[in-house]
Amino acid sequence: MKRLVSSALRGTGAPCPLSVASLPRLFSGPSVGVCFWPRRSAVVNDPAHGRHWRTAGQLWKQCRCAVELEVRHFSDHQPASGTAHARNIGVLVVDFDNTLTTGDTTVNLIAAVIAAAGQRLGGTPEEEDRLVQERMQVLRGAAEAYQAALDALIEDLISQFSTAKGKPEFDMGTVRNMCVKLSEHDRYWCQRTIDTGILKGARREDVEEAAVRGVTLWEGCLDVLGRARQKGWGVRVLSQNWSAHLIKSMLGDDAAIPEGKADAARDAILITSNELAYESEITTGDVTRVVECADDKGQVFDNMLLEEMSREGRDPHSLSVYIGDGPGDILPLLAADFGIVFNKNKTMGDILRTLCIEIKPLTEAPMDPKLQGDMPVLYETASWHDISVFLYGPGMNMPAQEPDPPISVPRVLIVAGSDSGGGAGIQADIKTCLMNGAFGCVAVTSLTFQNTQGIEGAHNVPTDAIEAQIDAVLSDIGANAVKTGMLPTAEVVELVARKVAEYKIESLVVDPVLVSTSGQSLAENDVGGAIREALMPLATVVTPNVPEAEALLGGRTIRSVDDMEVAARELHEFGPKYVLVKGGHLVSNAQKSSHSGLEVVDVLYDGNTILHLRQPAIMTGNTHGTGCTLASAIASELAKGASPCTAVENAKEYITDVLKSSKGIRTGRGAQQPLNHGSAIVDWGAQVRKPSVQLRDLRLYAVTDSRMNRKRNRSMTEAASLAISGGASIIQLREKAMPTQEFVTMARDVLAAARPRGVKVVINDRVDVALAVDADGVHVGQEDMPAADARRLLGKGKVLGVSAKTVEQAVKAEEDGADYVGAGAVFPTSTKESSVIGLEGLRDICSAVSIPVVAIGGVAADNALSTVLAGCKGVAVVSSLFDVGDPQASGRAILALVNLGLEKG
Ligand SMILES: Cc1ncc(COP(=O)(O)OP(=O)(O)O)c(N)n1
Ligand SMILES: Cc1ncsc1CCOP(=O)(O)O
Repeated sequence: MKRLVSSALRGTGAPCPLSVASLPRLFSGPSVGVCFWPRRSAVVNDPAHGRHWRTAGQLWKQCRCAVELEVRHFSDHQPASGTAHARNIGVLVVDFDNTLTTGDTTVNLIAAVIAAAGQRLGGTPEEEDRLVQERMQVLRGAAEAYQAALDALIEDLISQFSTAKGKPEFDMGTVRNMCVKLSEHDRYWCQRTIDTGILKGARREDVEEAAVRGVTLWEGCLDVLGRARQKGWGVRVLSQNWSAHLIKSMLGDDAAIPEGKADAARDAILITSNELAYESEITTGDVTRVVECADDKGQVFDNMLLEEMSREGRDPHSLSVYIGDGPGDILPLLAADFGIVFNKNKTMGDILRTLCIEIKPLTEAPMDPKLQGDMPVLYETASWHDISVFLYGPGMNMPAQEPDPPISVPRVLIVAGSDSGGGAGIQADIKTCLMNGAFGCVAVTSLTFQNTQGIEGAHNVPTDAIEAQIDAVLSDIGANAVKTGMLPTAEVVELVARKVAEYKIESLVVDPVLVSTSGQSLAENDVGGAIREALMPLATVVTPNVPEAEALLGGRTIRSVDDMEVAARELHEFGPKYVLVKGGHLVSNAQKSSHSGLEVVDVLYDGNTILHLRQPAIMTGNTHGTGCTLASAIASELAKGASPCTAVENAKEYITDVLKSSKGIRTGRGAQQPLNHGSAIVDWGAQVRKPSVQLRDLRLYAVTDSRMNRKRNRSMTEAASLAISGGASIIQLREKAMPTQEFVTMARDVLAAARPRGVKVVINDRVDVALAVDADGVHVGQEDMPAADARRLLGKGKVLGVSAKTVEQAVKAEEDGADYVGAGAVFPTSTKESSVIGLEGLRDICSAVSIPVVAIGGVAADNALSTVLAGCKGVAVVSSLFDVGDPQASGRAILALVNLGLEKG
């Protein structure tokens, strides 16, 4: 990508012709006479009302009146409200990390690159492991050193500037000097990280995937940007992120990375950021630098303003708005007509105060920037809703006046046979689509008469009726992905291929159903050939099991993983993007008698790299429909926008969960017993476990400590919110000495803060408190309420966690109805007196139970990965979250490592 800006002058701190100082308020227009949006209190206390409000009812009426006045005021005088005074925004520029996203993507990005590099550069699984571990160690070291150096620099800058002689006042030179120092720091650390080589060895899609993992966009921000685009404003994202492609993946199709000049397009969100360098589609470890530091941001933003100034047809009264959150945004924040500081943190507050930059609530922003006076003012908010009101006026935000936006649904067209027994075929496909978040449409190819004992017969649907079904669906509803199953004749195969091409279907998953699980043929002899010739060239993923791969390759024998690899390579020659040869049949044929230690290996091949997807075999009789289920789960993921690799991984995770939780389900009398596709929501019996806690819930488990909160001057709700922002998805309130009433009140407060963010809250020891506040569950230790009693009191719908130090305790906990085990202390800890079970003890417990295990005791960023590699599904953390200065950063670092471990495991 071409570098947009030269930062030569900024780097020196020398006065620069395009600096913010020389570009003050480029877009300011004349005053229109209205100063401030009224504060509610100002209107309520207005003596002109001349009334003495005595009752709450009257006060309420007055508040309503104040709000109405405010709304009218907004509507009349908002810069962009469409009234006689309306103005346009020329450019709306937005920072990315922590401004559009709820967290920083850096750790995710690097962790994803490292994990991918492990697979691509590592060789054997051991080498891969070693490479990942080494690089994670480097990352940890670099992250800690970076943060420490930044904290020290900021502390130093603040004390230096605050002790400067004379009365403190705003001075642009001081701002520039500070930015020069911050820029030196950022440049140095950027280079240092690149020099470590940890950014080498990933593909573009690995990087893009980092975007979707763990980090989310703030609610409402895309809506604000979308509306700005509709108005024809220039919308730009200006970011120091290391991958513009990562940003683009998060913002979706409306975003574009400008290849040439930034003023090229006004109908897209243009992203100006850095990019990882690639060679033959693999990252080289270097970064193409565009916006590396605070000075670069200032320079690029100034250029954006100049480009806007020289744009033909622009409204000369249009305004510029910049939204950012950190010290790196100070120059553009000051250069814009309106600088909005989003979600201001303490450091940013300290810096702005030191620089004597006034900061006011966004609700107090005047409609005309000239009314801000001579001294710089920035506006702060922590809500994209407020920004929307600021830009578009409150009328635009009133839900009652907004039509419901259409909700786009990922759609999958399933072309397959019906299984009257409900376990496989179209019936399995539709259930799978639903459970994986997609909407399934169907074209039925055959009505099979089957049950758990086998197939009694089939009535094939005439080809023209299949065609009519496909046309009916694709001409109206459309499909993001098509999944094929039983295609009984070559004629039907060719029809489907024609339709896929005609409707330009983007993702096609071909499950080459030739024989049923019970061994009966489901297709005429020439169907294999037709699939090979007509359908495979169009396929995104083709998913043969071993007998199907043998049949597709003309009757060859596949006996080993090596044979599967050869088969995958040969099948790839027929044209699909990915071949997934499923190895389940090898395990069951070779080792039917053995019940432990077996591994199923599937082979995934994309034409370049062979991947082995390994997992322990699940010994179960309930396997009918697994092939259909896996393929339609892959199609659902592709329909949602996942890459093929991720789609396969997620689909395997789903089928694994389903296989585990379907053990023992019986419908008919035969051997072909079905799956419970909806095991996450439906529990069909004692022997079919429905985990009330999803695995995702346990990855970062925050256990609170009010002593630490007192030390850090945080309320329990504040501490819990910080932990949630750091990625905690479950919080345990652990209070050993708090009076019951206080505990109940505190628990209600935390629940009110956590529930809207999808975070579960469980109570340590106190079943009574949990019941009183309707918490999500309870955690009990070996000396607390016995687990079986706790389960009886709580009922089935609540989470029950039980502590265990030994395999026996863990197994008993599972029998007694625990949803998870908390095993520890795994490492020494000063938070609680506890014997240490070590990673060995943890590993033994993890292999002894089928419920998830979380590691507790001394867990921090430097050992979290090892606990997950020992088999646990998450880490429970006290001091690393609550006894640190920045719980968010600490939480995110730990979570990234847990995610990495879970991916590798
Ligand atoms: C997730 C988790 N695991 C273990 C414990 C320890 O609980 P317990 O044995 O009851 O000890 P105390 O917490 O009561 O000291 C836990 N709290 N959370
Ligand atoms: C509650 C508990 N149970 C076993 S160790 C422990 C304390 C864990 O605290 P930390 O995460 O600070 O080591």
